[in-house]
Amino acid sequence: MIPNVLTIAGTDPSGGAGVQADLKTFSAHRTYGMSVITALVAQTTTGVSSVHPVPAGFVADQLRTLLDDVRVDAVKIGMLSEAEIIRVVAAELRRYALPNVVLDPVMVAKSGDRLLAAEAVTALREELLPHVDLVTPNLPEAADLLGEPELDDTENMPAQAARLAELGVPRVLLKGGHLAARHSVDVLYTAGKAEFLHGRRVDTDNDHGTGCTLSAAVAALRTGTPDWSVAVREAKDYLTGALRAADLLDVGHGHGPVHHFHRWWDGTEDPPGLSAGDPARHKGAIS
Ligand SMILES: Nc1ncnc2c1ncn2[C@@H]1O[C@H](COP(=O)(O)OP(=O)(O)OP(=O)(O)O)[C@@H](O)[C@H]1O
Ligand SMILES: Cc1ncc(COP(=O)(O)O)c(N)n1
Repeated sequence: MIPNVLTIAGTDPSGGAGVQADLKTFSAHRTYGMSVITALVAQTTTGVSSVHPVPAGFVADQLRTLLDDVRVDAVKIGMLSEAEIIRVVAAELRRYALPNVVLDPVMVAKSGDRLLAAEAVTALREELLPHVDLVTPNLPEAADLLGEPELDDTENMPAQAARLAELGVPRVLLKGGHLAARHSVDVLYTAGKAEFLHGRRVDTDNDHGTGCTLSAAVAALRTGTPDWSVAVREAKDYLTGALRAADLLDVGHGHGPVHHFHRWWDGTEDPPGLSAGDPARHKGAIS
């Protein structure tokens, strides 16, 4: 049976982050993707111009309408925008006892624009975090959740991940993408044990939505394995591949998207009439 995976997140018209990135990622992993939208965001590769949060009652409506009908095998939660939306999502998660819930605690976009009201961080920490299976903060988000200074080295990441777990979440993937290092190092912390995940750093400006893509991939992959660590490692490999192929895309003038379908479009499963080496597949194919 094909797994059904749900994202609860905000939008990105440029398709690199948020709901759009999540749905591409679910499809790239052969799962059936579904979405509940929490905020409409006017943004592109160069930044966010405005945010239009969906009324919390309507987020609840979307969730109940969907969940009364469809079986959900895994959930990825991204941008929640406001405390009231956080409360509604936490309540529905519990009401429907949703399995395999991954929370990317989106707070600030790479462009520096806020995607979560500052006063909503407490609601995220106290009302949602204890009800998810895995949380995937970057270093600034981890610091905000704990109310401590942001780390600037990898050495202290395991201890910080352990402090996050003490907030009531069983697994923490602390992402080190914001460190200026040759390797991109993350830490997965589960049940008192921390493992470092090392990925080669990819030199590209197309890094919009890396966190969205990683958390969506973990949710999708988790439907195929009982082992969270396997799902996380495979998701990171997928993301590194998507970053490595990202420069094939020509989207916008700022931080462009990663290549969610790198394994398909560069592999053997080409659509009829297009060969793997045909540059028309990637740029100017229509003109
Ligand atoms: N240039 C890069 N090369 C390889 N891996 C990267 C690079 N940048 C980020 N990563 C990886 O991408 C994942 C997301 O990390 P990051 O710390 O950027 O999260 P994030 O800030 O939540 O992402 P975003 O907010 O852009 O969605 C992590 O696994 C990180 O190690
Ligand atoms: C709807 C939405 N969710 C998440 C992000 C974070 O991604 P990034 O930090 O790469 O801007 C975003 N920009 N938009």
